[in-house]
Amino acid sequence: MITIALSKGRIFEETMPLLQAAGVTALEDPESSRKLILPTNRDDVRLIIVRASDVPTYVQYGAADLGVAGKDVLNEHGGEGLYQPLDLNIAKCRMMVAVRNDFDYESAVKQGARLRVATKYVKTAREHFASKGVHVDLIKLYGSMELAPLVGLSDAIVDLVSSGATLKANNLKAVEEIAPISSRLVVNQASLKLKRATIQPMLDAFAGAVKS
Ligand SMILES: Nc1ncnc2c1ncn2[C@@H]1O[C@H](COP(=O)(O)OP(=O)(O)OP(=O)(O)O)[C@@H](O)[C@H]1O
Ligand SMILES: O=P(O)(O)OC[C@H]1O[C@H](OP(=O)(O)OP(=O)(O)O)[C@H](O)[C@@H]1O
Repeated sequence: MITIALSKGRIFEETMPLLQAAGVTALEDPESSRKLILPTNRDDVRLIIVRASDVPTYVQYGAADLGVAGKDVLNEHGGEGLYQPLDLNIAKCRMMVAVRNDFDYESAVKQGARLRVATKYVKTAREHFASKGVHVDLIKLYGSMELAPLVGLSDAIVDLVSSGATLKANNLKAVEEIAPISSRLVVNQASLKLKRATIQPMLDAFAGAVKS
């Protein structure tokens, strides 16, 4: 049995065409089903539905053989025990620093003042500001980061930006790009060795179906 960990929403939707290329079709839709283990058309393949940030953990411990996770999530996890053979080029966005429209980020950084930064991506933010030599106080949040500068919780946020609509709607502006983000296929290292005969053809089919 091959177990594939996916999160609901954009990752599930954008992974489906790639799975189809590997001959795997989900028999139920996670948006309408309450099941967390979804059967597929293949007796030897099942899907498990987990939080996006939990995908690397399931694969690391071998509870799933394969998974799809954003580079944002993989950087926070650290990637331990994971083989990352393929950038799937899906769920594309950018990790950015953003501030209120009326906040002068350049001068704040130049003055060397400590910057209060709210984010779900604490490790990414810490690494980014350390590499720039900017002192920061990091405030861990689990969502709705855009609110933090509006109510005085932080000076800046580190968050994902795609269309920019969420920043615009909240009178924020992006001031720095930290990294381009897309999702990767992750594979448990032991699974790859023990189940290579089944997994390798799936990896090849995924690779052939990835759009540049
Ligand atoms: N606006 C976006 N446009 C494109 N890709 C995005 C966007 N937001 C997030 N992503 C990517 O999609 C992945 C999954 O995002 P999703 O919104 O489904 O989960 P989440 O709510 O961030 O995670 P969790 O449920 O663990 O808190 C993210 O890890 C990121 O790589
Ligand atoms: O630049 P935009 O296109 O506005 O996208 C950016 C938003 O998308 C992500 O949130 P979330 O996963 O909640 O987005 P969703 O509402 O699309 O699910 C991210 O945390 C931003 O809030």
